[in-house]
Amino acid sequence: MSRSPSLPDRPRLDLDPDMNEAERLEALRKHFERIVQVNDELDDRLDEAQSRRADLREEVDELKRRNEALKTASLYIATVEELTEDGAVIKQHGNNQEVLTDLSPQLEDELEAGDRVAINDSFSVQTVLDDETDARAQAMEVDADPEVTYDDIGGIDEQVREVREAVEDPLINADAFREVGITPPSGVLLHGPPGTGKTMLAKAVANETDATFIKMAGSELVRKFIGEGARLVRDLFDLAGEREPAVIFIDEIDAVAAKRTDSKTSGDAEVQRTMMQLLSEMDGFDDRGEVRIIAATNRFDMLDDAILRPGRFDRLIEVPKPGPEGRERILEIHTADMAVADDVDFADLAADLDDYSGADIAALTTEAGMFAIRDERTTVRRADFEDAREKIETSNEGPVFNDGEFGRYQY
Ligand SMILES: Nc1ncnc2c1ncn2[C@@H]1O[C@H](COP(=O)(O)OP(=O)(O)OP(=O)(O)O)[C@@H](O)[C@H]1O
Repeated sequence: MSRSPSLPDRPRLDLDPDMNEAERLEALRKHFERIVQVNDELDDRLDEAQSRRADLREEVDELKRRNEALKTASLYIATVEELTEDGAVIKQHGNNQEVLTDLSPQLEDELEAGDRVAINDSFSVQTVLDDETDARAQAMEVDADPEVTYDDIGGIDEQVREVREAVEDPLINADAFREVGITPPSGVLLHGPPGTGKTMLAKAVANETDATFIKMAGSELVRKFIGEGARLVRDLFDLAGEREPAVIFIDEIDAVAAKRTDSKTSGDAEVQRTMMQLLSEMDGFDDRGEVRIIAATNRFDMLDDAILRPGRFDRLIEVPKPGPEGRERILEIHTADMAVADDVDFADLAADLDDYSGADIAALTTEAGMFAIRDERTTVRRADFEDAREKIETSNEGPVFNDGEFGRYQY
């Protein structure tokens, strides 16, 4: 960047005591002219600096945008095969494509053959990944002791009963099932709109059976771990085996088990491989001991039939939005620790919450509490719930999820 020329000097006024009036006046006039001139010059410089500053600010914004785009763009995973004079030979996971890529001097020092790296669309190495166990930890949420209980779940008693029968009984009474000679359902698929308590149900079963809860999100598998999906599915089942009794919860299973499409893009092939791995793990499941699998989806209509065959997810449980009584129960659950004024009638309130899911009701109670706090009260009144309702219903998120970003659900 070129340095700006130095600023003009401050004009000096030289008045000689021997000067007569006219000369003094002339000197003052000249001095005044010079000051105006310097002032104009400074004005110009200021304009110049301001315009330069605006340019720089634009440049910074642009760089920030590019940085964000880089950070959020999907990266592919590859292994460094060999380091040569001309760069690194890397092999992309998933399609085993080998490429030679240039390295920055810093990466050159850092990389070793065998390292796992994240590469972008142009095969340029972006980061060196930690070793595999970390990828495993990132992809899965493992909770040895989840806290949710059946009592925390409202409005879906029938679904709780079905899940207990299909998942809890076989875990607790594994011997009885063996003796009678029946095979419990392999996998349970919970389907229904978002925020109805599917994840809670899976956590509650794990809690109630003292099982480790291991969650993997289907969408993350295909979005964040491109090239790793199949291996992570294998890891998921291995980990569950090590930690049994365990409940595996695969959220958003539609992301890896959607109906086959005709397109042959590598992304689809990768998703297919992940699903095949899942199917094969489920097929070999009989020997796995005390591990049960629960999957969840909001997009039941999109699922590939292969996943629903006997021996796979063969117990389907629909988890709908709660009816008025269910909503009343969920309101009670979520206000259990709140000081609620006598003018709040939950049955009345619930009757007005048509189409609210459990998650919407949880949000409503929090919002009502916030209104009380804003008003410097510790007791939540009916008016707070009404204000909360109005706020939620006028915000974009609204309680109506059925027209979400993927179009209409079938529920
Ligand atoms: N039936 C319910 N009873 C009580 N609280 C509920 C219920 N359903 C949802 N909630 C509240 O909403 C939150 C989110 O619910 P959860 O994650 O179980 O929904 P989900 O059906 O798994 O949603 P998604 O399909 O979006 O993953 C819960 O932590 C809880 O606070």
